[in-house]
Amino acid sequence: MVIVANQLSKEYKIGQRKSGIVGGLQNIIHKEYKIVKALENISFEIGEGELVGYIGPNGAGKSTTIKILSGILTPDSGECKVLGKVPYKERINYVKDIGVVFGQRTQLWWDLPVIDSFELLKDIYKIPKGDYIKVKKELIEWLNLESFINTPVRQLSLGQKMRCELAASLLHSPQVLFLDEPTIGLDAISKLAVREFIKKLNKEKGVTVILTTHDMDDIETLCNRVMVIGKGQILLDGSLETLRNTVSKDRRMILETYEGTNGFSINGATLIEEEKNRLMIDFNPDIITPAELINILSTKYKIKDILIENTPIEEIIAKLYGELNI
Ligand SMILES: Nc1ncnc2c1ncn2[C@@H]1O[C@H](COP(=O)(O)OP(=O)(O)OP(=O)(O)O)[C@@H](O)[C@H]1O
Repeated sequence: MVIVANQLSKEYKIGQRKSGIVGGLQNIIHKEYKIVKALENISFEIGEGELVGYIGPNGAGKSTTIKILSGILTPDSGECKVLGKVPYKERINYVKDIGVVFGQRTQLWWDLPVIDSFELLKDIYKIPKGDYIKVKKELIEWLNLESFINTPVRQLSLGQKMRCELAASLLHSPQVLFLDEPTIGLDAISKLAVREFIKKLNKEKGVTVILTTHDMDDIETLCNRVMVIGKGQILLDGSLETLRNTVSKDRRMILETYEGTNGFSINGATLIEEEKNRLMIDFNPDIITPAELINILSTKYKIKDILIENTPIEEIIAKLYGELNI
């Protein structure tokens, strides 16, 4: 196993401030604290070459996990090993093995041209010259950085900056990559470019990736495995299919008709939305097959078009968070 987390726990102690003059004095004399349990005994294992999505609502503990795995934070209890090393105990040695990207922070020098940041990282990571030239060329190509490689980072768009962040985190050819919300705030085209790159990196270089995100399209396009965290605990760990089936086996049919409709009652099928000539229907294939449903509907309506799809992943996740009460 490349990553092993065993019973990791982490609490934060937050100072509570009272307002007003009396409160201000009380703050000095007797400060009160609130304890936030960010992680409670979480355990998981990730094998070589896996691309795992790590999802959960705001404040669930995702970033705290990534910070522990990347050696930035030390857990209060439990242990983890990445590539056989304990991240927070062997930090200097360890950073050479991993790449980290935090979507809302930068590892690039803001005022310098991108290429200068790369050169500095080459020295920091002590990358041999030959390796650096080869890897840099490949990353510039894969991420299409050529046209702005000499531009200062502060002048880049969010999408261009994220592509540079990804390159910067991989110049030393790490075998494990931690991505904390790499598509946050990006436009649709940049998101696609970032996703394509992550996919290629994982497939062609075998890099093991953990990806936290709130964008379910990231998960759907990239991850075979998803871990769901809520209130500091891992609540589900499996394929996207398992996750779908946990919530509901329903599939969705969009039906367009030539003339108006007025509802229906069919066992195993539920009308979700009805507009003039368009019906959105969820159905359980264990109760009624798509062919049976189409058969019944075609006796009721003059059908123009039919589309059958999975329930959108956003809806599945929203339902899942609701059911898990997180
Ligand atoms: N430095 C800190 N000091 C105090 N509390 C913190 C700190 N960092 C995180 N927390 C708290 O710990 C809990 C878990 O936070 P964490 O950032 O790990 O969640 P997350 O799943 O990454 O959330 P998000 O999706 O909003 O980024 C939250 O309640 C958060 O407020």
